[in-house]
Amino acid sequence: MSENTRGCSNSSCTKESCAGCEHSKESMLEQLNQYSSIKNVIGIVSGKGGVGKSFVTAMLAVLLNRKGYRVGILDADITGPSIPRMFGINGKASANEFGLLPEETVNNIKIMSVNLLLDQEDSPVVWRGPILAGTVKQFWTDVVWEELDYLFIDMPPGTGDVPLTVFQSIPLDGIVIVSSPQDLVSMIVKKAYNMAKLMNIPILGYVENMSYVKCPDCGKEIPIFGESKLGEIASETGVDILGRIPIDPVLASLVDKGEFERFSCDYLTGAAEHIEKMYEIKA
Ligand SMILES: Nc1ncnc2c1ncn2[C@@H]1O[C@H](COP(=O)(O)OP(=O)(O)OP(=O)(O)O)[C@@H](O)[C@H]1O
Repeated sequence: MSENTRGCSNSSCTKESCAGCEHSKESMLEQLNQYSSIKNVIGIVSGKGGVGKSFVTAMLAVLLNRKGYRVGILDADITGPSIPRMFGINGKASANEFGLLPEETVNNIKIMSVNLLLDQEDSPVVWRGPILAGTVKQFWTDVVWEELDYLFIDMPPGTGDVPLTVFQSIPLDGIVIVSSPQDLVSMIVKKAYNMAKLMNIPILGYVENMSYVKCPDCGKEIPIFGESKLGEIASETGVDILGRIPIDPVLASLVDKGEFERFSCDYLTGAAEHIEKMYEIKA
């Protein structure tokens, strides 16, 4: 296959596939909007949908915002966007001559999501893969984020075409992999791990969501999805576990009310500190 047909712009590249190729990583990166400057870009990834990726994205964004950093969330989960709802945002994004303007939460976290562009938030996004990926790219190239210390990207679930394009188009400083304790998910965690390795993207750590439920009467922790396998995967892959989150009805209700910023738990305090240290190293 010639370089041109597979879209690699590096003339010295002879590789058959763009996956994991350093040449392609450089050549396929999109330019950030010229009125934006972002110090750290962190992707929140899961091998499959429904494990709480958006939940973890929102929690980390709020924790870093509380530490005084300028934070944004790019909702790249185009077909299942839930970020605006969690923060009670249901207005429409506006635009000016410099690009699309993100909406802001009560505490000034900037948010861009396809739901801010749809006429109705319950309209389905029935788009083909390249359009989905193109929309995510536009959230990077056309949104006026201005100055951010952290941009968290709620990645599309899975390891298919859309997440692959996002990995190749946006210069991620690191990813956090979210999982839940089921066996099936553990196998899928490794898919996410292997994809990040293939793409040479640093893995900051794992977060396990829905780890247990706390009995409201006796406080006992009940592992309703079974015992976690994440410890084994963590030592096998040499990646840290950054935190574990139980199923918490208080958090679920804050999500439903669009008041997620008001949570007061400390399940991911250690994870936020880890990410903050990364920032100190880069600053
Ligand atoms: N630890 C938790 N406690 C209570 N509710 C939770 C928890 N984690 C997730 N939820 C709820 O479960 C639902 C699914 O979570 P979320 O949208 O974050 O999953 P997701 O992995 O982003 O899904 P998808 O990839 O399909 O978009 C949401 O309503 C969320 O509020």
